[in-house]
Amino acid sequence: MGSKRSLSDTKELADLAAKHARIIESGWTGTNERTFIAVKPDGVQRRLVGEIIRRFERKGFKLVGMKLLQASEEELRQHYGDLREKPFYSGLVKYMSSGPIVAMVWQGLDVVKTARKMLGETNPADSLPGTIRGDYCVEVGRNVIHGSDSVESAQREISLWFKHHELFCWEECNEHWIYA
Ligand SMILES: Nc1ncnc2c1ncn2[C@@H]1O[C@@H]2COP(=O)(O)O[C@H]2[C@H]1O
Repeated sequence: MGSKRSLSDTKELADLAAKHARIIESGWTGTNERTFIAVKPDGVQRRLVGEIIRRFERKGFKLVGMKLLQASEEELRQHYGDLREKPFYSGLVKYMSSGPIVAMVWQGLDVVKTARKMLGETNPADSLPGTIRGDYCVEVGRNVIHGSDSVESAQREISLWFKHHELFCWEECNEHWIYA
């Protein structure tokens, strides 16, 4: 009874599958570009999760994945592999594994570059007011949020922190008010 599908349901499912296949083939470019954002342990402790999500939602980006997790040192060594020679590396791994983080994937046109602007500079002292780091933190070693620095890093980081089935393709009802 409940399992019966009408012809239009079947067509809708086929259209959706074709759309997702096109998006995946396109390599997440254009309005489907994706970036990895993490609210760091200090951001979670300081109750900044809601404010950060609010900023990305209000901007017009789409949340396609999110989870609260406590990262292991091993996962963080993979994530920050290119910084392993830096003097702050072991402190960074300890800080990042010291409490829960909120890992997210946001989608939208030029989201990698725009998210970096919304975050501000790595060092909060160089971040303008109005940016997340400019408004909510003071020291580089406690800079509350991470965002991928390039499309390639975003792809690597998303696949490190998220499994396929944890990411969603969903249709926004107000998309035509965000994109012309
Ligand atoms: N000079 C520094 N001292 C301590 N931590 C740093 C320094 N420079 C960069 N970091 C950290 O290294 C991180 C690398 O990318 P993030 O955007 O996560 O934010 C950065 C900071 O948390």
